[in-house]
Amino acid sequence: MTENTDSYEQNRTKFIQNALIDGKKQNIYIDESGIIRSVGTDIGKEFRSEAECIIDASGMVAIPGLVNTHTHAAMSLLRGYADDMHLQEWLSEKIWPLEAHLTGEDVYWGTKLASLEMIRSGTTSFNDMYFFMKDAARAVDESGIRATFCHGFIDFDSPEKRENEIAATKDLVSHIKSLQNPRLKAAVGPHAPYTVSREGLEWCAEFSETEDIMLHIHLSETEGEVEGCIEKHGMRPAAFLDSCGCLSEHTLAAHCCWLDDDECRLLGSRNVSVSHNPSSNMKLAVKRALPYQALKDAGVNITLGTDGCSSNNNLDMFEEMKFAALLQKFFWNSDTLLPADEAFSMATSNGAKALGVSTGTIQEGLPADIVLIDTATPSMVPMHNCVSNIVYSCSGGAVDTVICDGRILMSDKTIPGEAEILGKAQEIASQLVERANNPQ
Ligand SMILES: C[C@H]1O[C@@H](n2cnc3c(N)ncnc32)[C@H](O)[C@@H]1O
Ligand SMILES: [Zn+2]
Repeated sequence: MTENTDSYEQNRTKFIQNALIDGKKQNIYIDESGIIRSVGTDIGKEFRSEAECIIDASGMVAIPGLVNTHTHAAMSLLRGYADDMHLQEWLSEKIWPLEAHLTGEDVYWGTKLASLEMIRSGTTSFNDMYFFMKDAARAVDESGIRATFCHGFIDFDSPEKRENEIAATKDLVSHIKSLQNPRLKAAVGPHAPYTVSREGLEWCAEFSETEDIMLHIHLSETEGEVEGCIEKHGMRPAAFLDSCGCLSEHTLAAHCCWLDDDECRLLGSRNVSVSHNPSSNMKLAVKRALPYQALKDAGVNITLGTDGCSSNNNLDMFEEMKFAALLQKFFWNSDTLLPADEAFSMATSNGAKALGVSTGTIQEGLPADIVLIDTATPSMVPMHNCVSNIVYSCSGGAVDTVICDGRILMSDKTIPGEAEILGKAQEIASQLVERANNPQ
């Protein structure tokens, strides 16, 4: 319950009282610049009387905002458009032909819808790869959450396409940097080793290095991709990427289902972060799960992502934590693999580290990205183990309040402007499919 109705604004000091953190009732004081100034059981009167807004979190658990490290946000418009297909046919026969008709306005509204869904389910940061990304950035800025944007770089060995992709990437990166908004970051996004030429990959690696930005790529999602890479380049995909300079501490590799042990060690030695996308991998039946134990043994930072809405089909990171823990146990036939606390770290601190954002924990001096989960809901009762309930039993629907960068984005499960976004996204999605079916 929030006492002050004007609390959606930033620049108002906030006092969150009686939130459950690590099993104890604690208070959090957020200053006017959105930074957590104090957190603990004993902070009280002086901060409470100073605060312009009091948030009563009695009966709520406070967790850091969740971090989705791999998605294509505007694909929310394609939710349910093409299901139950083989991956390559799904991409080349349904998704890419529809995407050829996308406009900046589509991406804007698709990203508004995705941001809304992420806020509702407790995500405050995401890593996005798509097209018309200036429009995506505008949508995210308005939504109040954080994101890293890259243009999906696809040149298919064509020098002309490569020049276009280089120009689009440079344009996006300079645009995002010029906004100087700490919530919005730029990245370079070579789509995958099978859609980008060696020259394109080398350019992306160098650009990520000189601009000091993340390199976001799909890696070894399918077995066919690995075979194709060996045939074309005489190397497995990770070795090929390494030979192009694409593996470094800037790199975030999504999927990584078909890595062998040597590739896991290579990623570890290059300080690469990976994004596990269990829902998408199961839905598209990629036939192998991310080699979690081998990556962990190699010291790789393992994070969690939903992938796009047309292979998931939602953006709920609570579901994703559960699927990660279940898929690993099932596929590798190990009931102790990926316990709940590790799934929770993947979705919070590990994700924040990969995206280079200083959130992911509720800690003094860090930006306030805080999610309050209502415990007065059946799936949170009883509370033998809070992290277990968060990972295995509740879902994004239990989220009551979301704060990002010190600003309240959802309170009492209410997000201002939600109805307009839902209506407009439905309209825009229908028009997109109509255009694709009846090209001029
Ligand atoms: C950025 C590009 O990535 C595509 N895309 C979306 N999901 C996947 C996936 N699971 N594997 C490969 N590419 C994907 C988008 O459809 C877009 O074309
Ligand atoms: Zn993807």
